[in-house]
Amino acid sequence: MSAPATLYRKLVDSHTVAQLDAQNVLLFCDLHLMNEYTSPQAFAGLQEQGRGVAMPGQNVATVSHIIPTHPARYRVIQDPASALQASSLKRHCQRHDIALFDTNDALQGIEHIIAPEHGMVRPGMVVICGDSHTTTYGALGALGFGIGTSEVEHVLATQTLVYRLAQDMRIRVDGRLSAGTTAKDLVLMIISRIGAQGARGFVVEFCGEAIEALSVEARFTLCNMAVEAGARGALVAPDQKAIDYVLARAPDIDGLERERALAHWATLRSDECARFDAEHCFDATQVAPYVTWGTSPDQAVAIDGVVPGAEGAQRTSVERAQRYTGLASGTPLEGLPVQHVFIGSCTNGRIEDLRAVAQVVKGRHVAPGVRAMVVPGSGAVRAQAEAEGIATLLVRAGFEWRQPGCSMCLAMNDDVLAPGARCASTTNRNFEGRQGRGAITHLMSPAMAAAAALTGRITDVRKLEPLQ
Ligand SMILES: CC(C)[C@H](C(=O)O)[C@@H](O)C(=O)O
Ligand code: SF4
Repeated sequence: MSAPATLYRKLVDSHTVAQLDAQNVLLFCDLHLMNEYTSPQAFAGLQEQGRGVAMPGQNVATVSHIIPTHPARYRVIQDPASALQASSLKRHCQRHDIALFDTNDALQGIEHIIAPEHGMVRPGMVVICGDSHTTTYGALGALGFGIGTSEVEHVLATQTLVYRLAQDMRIRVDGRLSAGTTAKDLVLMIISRIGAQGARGFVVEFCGEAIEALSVEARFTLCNMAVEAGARGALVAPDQKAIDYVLARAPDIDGLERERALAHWATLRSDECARFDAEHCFDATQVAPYVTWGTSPDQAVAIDGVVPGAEGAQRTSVERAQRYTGLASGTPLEGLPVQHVFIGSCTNGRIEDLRAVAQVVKGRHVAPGVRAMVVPGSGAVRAQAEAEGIATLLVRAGFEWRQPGCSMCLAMNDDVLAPGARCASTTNRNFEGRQGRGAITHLMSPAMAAAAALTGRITDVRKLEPLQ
């Protein structure tokens, strides 16, 4: 019998083509996703060397980061440099026979939303992309991680990657999240406790009652943000929920193939006595809505908390963050005025997120002076929200209803905030200038962002006055 193994090691071992040395393996990648931002240079490198794409069918591309999100059906990329990125992605995909969700494709969207949505990501896979939030796919028991541009080139040419092994971390979350709290609050709390480098060098497996109780979409949010604690990957062992999610989107898995897949997926869990290099435990019943106050995702507190004091080892970074966000030690987060609200991104731009927003907004209106924008994660999410009446509800309430894309998550298109503007955002990074030079980002859940839009202040969604 082989030694007990973690799920992570099982995934690595089943994809190892060759052991290069004690630390590195040559890893086979089942699925390689690309965007217009990090792949054109890789294609150019390939072309220079006269190399082709080894397995075009295992590569998929989308235009996501620089795309305009104005409501107009037909989208034209005005910025010349961005237009060139999109057109060169298209040319390379055509040339190498790679599927592309192009600018005006009805199903275009953020890579981390569209790949699972179309059943491309399955338990047991290795999925890579020139984008750090590729950790998202761990929600389905697939090992996802971001790679650099030179690696993108290597993957295109060989469908393999030189991979440095990570260590194993387990994060167990007992109990259940209480009403008004979500996977976003949980992950913000975890990051605030273990730090932005707390999982550096590790692949994190999440387990426990709270994780089992999460929907698959909520697990995407959790695994998406694990990278903000420095994790090199995040995993949740695939259960019936994950399997049902995949089977509903992958009609090609049927008959004998289905039997085979189910048998394989049943093995995708850490063995009973598997050894983890580090472990953490949290209690979901203690999770409150969380909000960031600073310029790193770990600078977060519960909604009834205050901006912490600048002391000890963190002093310089706390002081710097306080200067940037204009918040002194002791300032309560609750009640802080915001001028902008952004709902979207690969963290919280899925249909369940928009349903949560609609539930809070129903019967209410965006506060005067607040600009609130909803950018669905994909064309499919947008269509679904329209079919469910969510779009109409939000527009009537005063929200802007946009076309899909990364948008104000990192402001690489023209959705950019003015200096000094304060934004309640459902995204994953609150770095300086992320949403516009001098703009201030407060990360939170979709329900909390909705509440901020309605009151014009950072608000505990659990305390919103009931409607008469
Ligand atoms: C542009 C891309 C390389 C980047 C990433 O790797 O994550 C972006 O998606 C982000 O969220 O900051
Ligand atoms: S939505 Fe934001 S975090 Fe996600 S891929 Fe786009 S820019 Fe990166």
